[in-house]
Order: sequence, then structure tokens, then C-alpha cells
Amino acid sequence: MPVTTFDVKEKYRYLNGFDNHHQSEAVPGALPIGHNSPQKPPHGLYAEKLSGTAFTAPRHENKQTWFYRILPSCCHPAFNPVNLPNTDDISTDPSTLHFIPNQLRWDPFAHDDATDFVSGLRLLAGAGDPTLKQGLGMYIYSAGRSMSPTSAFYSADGDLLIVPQEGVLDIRTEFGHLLVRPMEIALIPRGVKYQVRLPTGPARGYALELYQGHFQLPELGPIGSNGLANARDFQVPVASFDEDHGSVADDGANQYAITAKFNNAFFRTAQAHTPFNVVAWHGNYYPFKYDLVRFNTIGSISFDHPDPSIFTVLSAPSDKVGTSIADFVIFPPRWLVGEDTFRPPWYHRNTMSEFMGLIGGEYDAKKGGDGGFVPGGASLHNVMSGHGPDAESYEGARERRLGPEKVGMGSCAFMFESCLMMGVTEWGLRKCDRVQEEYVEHSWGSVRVHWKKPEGAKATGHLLEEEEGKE
Ligand SMILES: O=C(O)Cc1cc(O)ccc1O
Ligand SMILES: [Fe+2]
Repeated sequence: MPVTTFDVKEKYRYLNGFDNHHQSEAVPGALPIGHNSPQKPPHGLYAEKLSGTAFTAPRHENKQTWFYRILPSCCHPAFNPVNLPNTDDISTDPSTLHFIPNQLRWDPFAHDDATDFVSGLRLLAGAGDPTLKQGLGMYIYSAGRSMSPTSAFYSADGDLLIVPQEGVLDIRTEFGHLLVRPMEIALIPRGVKYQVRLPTGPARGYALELYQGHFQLPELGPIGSNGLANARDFQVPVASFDEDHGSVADDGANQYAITAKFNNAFFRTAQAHTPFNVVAWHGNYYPFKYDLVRFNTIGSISFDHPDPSIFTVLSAPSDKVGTSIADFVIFPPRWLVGEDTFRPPWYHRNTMSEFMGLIGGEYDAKKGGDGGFVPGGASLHNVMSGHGPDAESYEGARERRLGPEKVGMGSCAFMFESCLMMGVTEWGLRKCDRVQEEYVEHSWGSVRVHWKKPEGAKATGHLLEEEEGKE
């Protein structure tokens, strides 16, 4: 079994800063000074490079890390295809997806005690192709048990943004440990091996796999040099390692099962040594977590409801300036003070697609009674699909006496917004059995006509028809 060399008190220490060059060594002197790949790295370690961008990517985009580890990652037998339970429907191949303009909403997704984090990931919707490094996949996860301590997972398909909604995730990565609670998010970059344990029991949440590029902090423009998610609040693990350089089970099998996701299919190998054998690392390609409570929310202090881009935590750009493959946007508790303003989101149709989830509480545009938009559930308003407050929220906000008001207390909704048209998986549309058939009727079926025709006014379209009729 693995021999753990970290001190438990030290387990969840972090380095702070987004997109910094960080370095960490679990044993003094393990990081070579000046060199990346000396002839004999310190303490008999192997140097191994992990790149997150092309070697020749511009300097400001270039991402890579140097590991100093007990054995390099290539020491394993061949991978073989493996069928994980529940993962039959994980492809973003357009021929397997439903592209439909209907507004969709899901009841909270079921807990699944039989699955761990990896087999509990279910693809709901997506667009693009991991082989072309284009697009994204949107998931919910529900896990009832920890991954085995002798297992690890990585995805060659993309970076995974994890949004826990229930239950704590203890994510052990090659870089060290991240303890991630609801109201925190985590990001595991493409290729990084990890293992998820559930220290407080079952866990449920949302995830976005980005096949293309990496998340960055949004530009702040006229906001200035601070605000929204501040770079210093992103937390990065410190190095920690196990010592097991080659153990085989009684039956002679290699102990450590490594599962890879590669073009949305799963492969597995078994190796004798632990993959968590990194004694030191340095670089700017690493996993991190962020506490959403630290988000500095900015909004209108005069009138009108601003675009939700003002709430962007992280943004994954496309090649077109200002247009994201994925924005991660949150709606945390905040003050609303707008005068003569309809304060909830306006009715709209968006060229972007909007997937929303609820971490806790209630969303101010969807108050319409029980069983609507509830924690652990989700909604999808695809490209150009009309949506907005439900009738009850509209009437309430229209009549409300306006004064300073704190909304969203104890609540946090979020949105994955994408410039791509989302296809919904067969699991998401039917097999999950969570789609609310009554969503549209329930939300907007009773939206009232408030139109009061001013005296003497006539509907001009009708007038034209009348004129035509006379001829
Ligand atoms: O549709 C939604 O609820 C998300 C949303 C929120 C908002 O404040 C403005 C636009 C928008 O799409
Ligand atoms: Fe919207």
C-alpha cells in the first residue's frame, strides 16, 4: 500500500495566485536551481515536462510545468479500452446529440451511490470535437463513493472546471491536494492525473470540459485593476508525494489503475508504481481552486440591469475577440439599488447559449413555486431561444417598491455561457428522466398582456391590411 509522506496538517496548504509561475518542493532541495533538466536531477528524481500549450505558443499564453518525480509517467503497460458504467452517452459527436430550440429545465439530478467521481460524470450537452480541440462538454456529476486509493484518472480531451453543489471533494492531483467544498470551484488541466475522495459522503455538482484553450480571468476594462475574481484568491496545491515505486498485488497484478479519457472514450492501464510521486514541481500549468465567496460583485448603482458578463469569474476565449467558447458566470448574493428599473433579468434571446445551475437557494428570475429551478437542477436556453423571468417573478418585480435590497441571500446560481449551439445528449433529454415537461408552460404560460392601447391608437399592421382590402 502507498506510504504517505506528507504531514496531514500540511496536506491542504496552498500557493496563491492565478496564472503565476509557482514552484513547490515537498523535500528541500528537490527543485533544481537554474536548470530544468540537469544531467542528474536532485535526490535521484526524474525531470518530466507537462505542456498545456504548443511549445511555440506566445509567451503570454505559454503554459507548462516541470515535474521532479520518482519515476516518469511513461512507465506503464499499454492502455486498453474499458467500459465504465454510465458512460455510454459521453460523446459530443453531433450525430449523437439533439439540437433543439426548446427551453429545457431539469429537476435536481439523482444521487448515485454506486458511482465514483469519474463514472458519476454524465454528459448533458456539448458542442465540438476533442480530436480537433474545439468546443466543450457540459456535465453533471453524482458520486456516492471515493475513488480507490490506488487509482487515478486523467482526460486528454480538455480542462475540467468543477462546480460542487453538494458534498466535499478531496482531489488528490500529481501537484498535491485540493479540498473543494460547495461554493468553491476547481480546475483540473488537461492531462493532469487525479483521484477524488469524498470525505463527507455523497457529492453532486456540475462540470465543464473545455476542449479548446484555457480559462483566463476576464478583462476588467473600465472597472480598473481590481474586481470580480482577484488573481491572488486562486489557490494552487503544494507538492506532496507517496513512495511506492513498484508494488504488485498478491495475484501478481500491478496495483495502480490509471484511467484515461481520450476522444470521449475510456482506456485503462495498470502500473506498479503510484502516479502520485511528484516530489517537486514548478511552472504555470497547474490545478487550482477558487472560493466564490471572494468574488467581488459589481453592478449598476444608477439604473438598468447590466449584462451578466459583469459577473464573469473565468472566461475561455474563442479566436474571436470578446466571444467565449465558455464563460463561467455567477449570481451571488448582492445589493440591487437601481432606480426605475426592472431588476431581475430582462426577457431576451441570446446569440450565445446559456446553461444554468443552482448551487443553493433561489434564483431571482425563477421564483415560480416549488419544483422549478432548484439546487442541483439545471436549465438550458440555447442559441436564440427566448427566456426571462417567470410570470410570477415578473409581476412581483413590476409592482415592487424599489429601495436598496439585498437579493440572493444564501443563494448562488451560475451560468456556463457559450458562443456554440449546444446539442443535448440522449441521456440529458430522455434517459435521465429529469426534464420538466411543464417548464415552458409553468414559467411563461401565464405571462399577462399589460398593453393598454392609448386612445385613438390603432394597430398599424391591421391598418395596412384594411387599406389593402379596400383596393
Ligand atoms: O437568463 C438568465 O437568467 C441569465 C441572465 C441573467 C442576467 O442577469 C441577464 C441575462 C441573462 O441571460
Ligand atoms: Fe439568459
